[in-house]
Amino acid sequence: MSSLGDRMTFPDEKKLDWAEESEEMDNQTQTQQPTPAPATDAAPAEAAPSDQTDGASEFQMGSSLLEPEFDVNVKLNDLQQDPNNPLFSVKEFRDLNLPESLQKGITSLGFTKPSKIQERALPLLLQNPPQNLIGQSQSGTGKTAAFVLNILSRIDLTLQQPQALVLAPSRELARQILGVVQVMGGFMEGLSTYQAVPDPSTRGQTVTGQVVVGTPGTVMDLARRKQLNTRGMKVLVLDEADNMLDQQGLGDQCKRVKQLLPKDVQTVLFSATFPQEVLQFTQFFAPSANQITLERTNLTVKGIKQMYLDVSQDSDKYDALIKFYGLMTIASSIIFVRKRDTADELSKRMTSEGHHVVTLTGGLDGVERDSVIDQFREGHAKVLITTNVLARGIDVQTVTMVINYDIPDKPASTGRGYVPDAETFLHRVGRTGRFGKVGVALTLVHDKRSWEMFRAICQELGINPTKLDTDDWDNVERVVKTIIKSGRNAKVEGGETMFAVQE
Ligand SMILES: Nc1ncnc2c1ncn2[C@@H]1O[C@H](COP(=O)(O)OP(=O)(O)OP(=O)(O)O)[C@@H](O)[C@H]1O
Repeated sequence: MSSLGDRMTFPDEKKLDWAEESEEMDNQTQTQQPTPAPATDAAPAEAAPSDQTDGASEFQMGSSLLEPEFDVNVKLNDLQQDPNNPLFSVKEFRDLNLPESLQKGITSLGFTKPSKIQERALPLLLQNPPQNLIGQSQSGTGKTAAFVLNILSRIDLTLQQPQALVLAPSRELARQILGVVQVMGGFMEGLSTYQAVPDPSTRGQTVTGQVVVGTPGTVMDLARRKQLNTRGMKVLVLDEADNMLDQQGLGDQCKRVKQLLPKDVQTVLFSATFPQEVLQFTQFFAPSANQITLERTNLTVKGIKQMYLDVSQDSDKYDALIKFYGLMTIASSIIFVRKRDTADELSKRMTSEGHHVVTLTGGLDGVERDSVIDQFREGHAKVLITTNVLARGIDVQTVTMVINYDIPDKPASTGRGYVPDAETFLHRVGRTGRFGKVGVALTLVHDKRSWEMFRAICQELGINPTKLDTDDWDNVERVVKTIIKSGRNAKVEGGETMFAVQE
C-alpha cells in the first residue's frame, strides 16, 4: 500500500461531477407505533438549512479552532431556531413534564432548550406504559441526555436495587454516560449508580446502584456471577446500538444480557447511524419500537468542515501531518489510525519532536485508559492518537479537529478483503462539531486505494471535501482559515474541491 508505484493521480476523477454538492436537509422522521416507518420512508425534506456559521456572535460556541486568529462565533440560539437544524426545537424543557429535580439537573448542565432529538424522543420515551424506541440523530446532538432523562424519571428512589441498565461499546463511553447520569441526577436525593467496566478493585462486589452503566462483557459477567440482580430492571438502553448489535461479540453479549431482563423492560436503542440491515435486526431486539430515523443524506453534521491532504505515498503522511500541525494552533485534536502499531509509532515520533500527545488503544489496561482519556479531557494533552476504539460517542468539547490518518475500513460482507466504512468515518469526524460548534475533519489519502475508499465514503455521505495542496503550505493555511471562516467547503478561492460543484 505504501509503495511509490501505488501512487496515482486522478486529475479527471477529481473533477467528476458525481457528487454534486447539496445542502443536506434535516429529514428526521418520526413514527409512532404501531406503524413504525423504515429509515427510507422518510417524510418529505424540509427547506434547505441556513449556514450555521452565519449566525450572529452573541456568544462564542467555543470553536476557536485556530486561536487566536480565528474565533468562529455561532449563536446557539440561532441554530435552535432554524427548523432544519438538528438542534431546532419548538419546546422548552419544562414542556416535557419532567420532575423538578431533573429540571434542576438540566439547568446545572447549562442546557436552555432541547434539541430536535430530545424534543421528539422524550415524549415517546416518557409515555406509560413504557414503549420501546429506536432513535437516530446526528453526532453531537444530545442523544445521551434524551435517554438519561427517561431513565432518571423512572427510578424509584425508595428501592435500592438496579432499575436501569445502559450498555455502551467502550469503557470510556460508559464512564462518560455515567458522568451525565450523575450530574443530571444530582438533585435526586439518594440516587445511586454503578460503573460496570473491567475493574479489579470491585471484584466480587454486589451491584446495588439503581442506574448501571457498563460494557456488555462486564455486565454479562456480573449477571452470571449473580452480583447483578436483573429482576428489577425497567429500562435497557443500548448506546451506539448499531455497533453493539452488529459486532459479533458485542451483539451476542447484548442479546444474552437482554434475555436476563424482565420481558417488559423498556428497550431503547440510540445511534447516529442505523444501516438498513442493522435496523431490520434491531426490530427483533426492540419489538414494536417507536422510531425516529434520519435519511442517509442527512447524517452529516454541517458544522464539520471536510478537507483532505493528498500525499505521494504512505511514508509521506507523517511529514504532512507534522507540517499541518506546525501551521496552526489547534485547541484539541484526535488522530485516528487503523492499527495500534501505527498509534504507537506516531506517538513516539511526535513526542520526540516535542508534541505533547497521548495514545489510547485497546492495548492499554483499564487504569491506563482512564488516565489517558482524563488527561485529554482536562486539556493536559492536546493531541489524542487512537484507533476506532474511541470512534464513537466520546464528547470532548474542546476537540476542534479530527484527523483520519488512515481511512476507516471494515471486512467486506463477502468475507474477502476490506471495504470503506462510512459509518465509522461519520462517527470519527463527529468527535468534533458537537452541539452546534464548528470543527474540521482532515483525511489523508496517499494512493489509489485510499483515494478510492475516501471517494466512496464521500459519495455515500454526500460530502464534498476541499483538497489541501501539499506543494504550497502557505496556501493550505490560507485555505483552511478561509473555510473555517466562511463555514463552507466549496467556493474557496485557491482551494480545490474534490468534486465539481453545480450551482
Ligand atoms: N439541550 C442541550 N443544550 C445544550 N447542550 C446540550 C444539550 N443536549 C446535549 N448537549 C451537549 O451536547 C453535547 C453532545 O451531546 P451527546 O454526547 O449526548 O451527543 P450524541 O448525540 O450522543 O453524540 P454521538 O452520536 O457522537 O454519541 C454534550 O456536550 C452535551 O452536554
